[in-house]
Amino acid sequence: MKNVLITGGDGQLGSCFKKIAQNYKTLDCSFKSASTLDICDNVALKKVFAEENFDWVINCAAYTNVEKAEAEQEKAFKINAEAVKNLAETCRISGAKLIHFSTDYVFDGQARKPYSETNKTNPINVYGASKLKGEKYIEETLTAYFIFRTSWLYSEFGHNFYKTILRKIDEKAELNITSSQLGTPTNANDLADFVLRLIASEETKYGLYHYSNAGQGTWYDFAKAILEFTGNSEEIKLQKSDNFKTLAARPAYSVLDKTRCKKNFDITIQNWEKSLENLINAKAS
Ligand SMILES: NC(=O)C1=CN([C@@H]2O[C@H](COP(=O)(O)OP(=O)(O)OC[C@H]3O[C@@H](n4cnc5c(N)ncnc54)[C@H](OP(=O)(O)O)[C@@H]3O)[C@@H](O)[C@H]2O)C=CC1
Ligand SMILES: Cc1cn([C@H]2C[C@H](O)[C@@H](COP(=O)(O)OP(=O)(O)O[C@H]3O[C@@H](C)C(=O)[C@@H](O)[C@H]3O)O2)c(=O)[nH]c1=O
Repeated sequence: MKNVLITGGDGQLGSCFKKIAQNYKTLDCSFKSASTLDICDNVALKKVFAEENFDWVINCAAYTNVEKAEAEQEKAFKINAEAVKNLAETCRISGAKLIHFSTDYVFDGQARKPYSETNKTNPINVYGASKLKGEKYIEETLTAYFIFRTSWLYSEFGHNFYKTILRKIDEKAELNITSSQLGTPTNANDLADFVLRLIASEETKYGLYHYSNAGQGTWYDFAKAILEFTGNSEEIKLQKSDNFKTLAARPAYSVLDKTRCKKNFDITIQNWEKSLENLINAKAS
């Protein structure tokens, strides 16, 4: 049995881990929410590690509001960088291996081919900058870690673009969706399953990796696919909007190159549209 601590357990990705961990009988997962373990509270962190020996820590705790981060820079860096540094340090002292998630928003979006792990980072918003700093702290502190940069996570849990569109469909609202960002929607359930499989197989090819679903699309394409797979294309009006106003700048291009992940872990990655269709069909059945 391996002991696994999962922080941010009530968030979107944490909830996917909670659902999928039931399929992994060799993993004993202990879920902590923001209220049961604040990762900024070093005393609380030390207490949890003193009570139990963890083989792995999966950090799903994060500040993820891209818009609000522009005004709450200090808070974003506290959670996404300084707390991550302390968490990494606590892992180092206790001998636990750390799994952490970062984002496609560490890039500036000027590329025109998928970003690999060795491409230059240059975040253009506060959230991306805070996540990049968190990555750096882990790399400086630990050798036994995995950082997975992922993109455009969605699922049946928490707040995400997919659920926003479902809500707007319910309200029969007109959709005006930007087509000025190209990236890859990623089913958070696929990511959680991939990570638990790695842990269960005692994977040791540590380091920084890119993981998203396969293929690419714009947010407009994502919304269009949601309408199609839920059977709402006729009823709901969808328009491309190239000047959707946001507070935070977002990379115009942020497709991730998954070659390193596929080679090192011998996995096939599902196409984003297929994975979306599966999620919608599973919900309907
Ligand atoms: N969502 C996305 O599209 C993407 C996410 N990522 C990364 O994936 C990871 C998971 O994201 P996701 O699940 O979608 O995000 P969520 O915002 O859904 O979940 C984050 C969780 O962390 C909790 N949290 C916030 N502050 C603290 C704290 N100080 N201590 C403990 N818990 C805290 C939040 O609680 P509360 O809600 O109460 O604040 C929330 O439950 C993050 O690292 C994120 O940066 C990467 C790329 C894309
Ligand atoms: C709701 C809505 C959004 N948009 C635009 C705004 C934005 O450019 C894009 C996506 O909007 P959202 O605010 O849902 O997504 P955003 O907060 O940009 O999502 C990001 O979250 C962080 C946590 C990540 O790490 C990223 O990978 C990415 O998933 O769609 C529209 O054009 N129309 C709409 O009705």
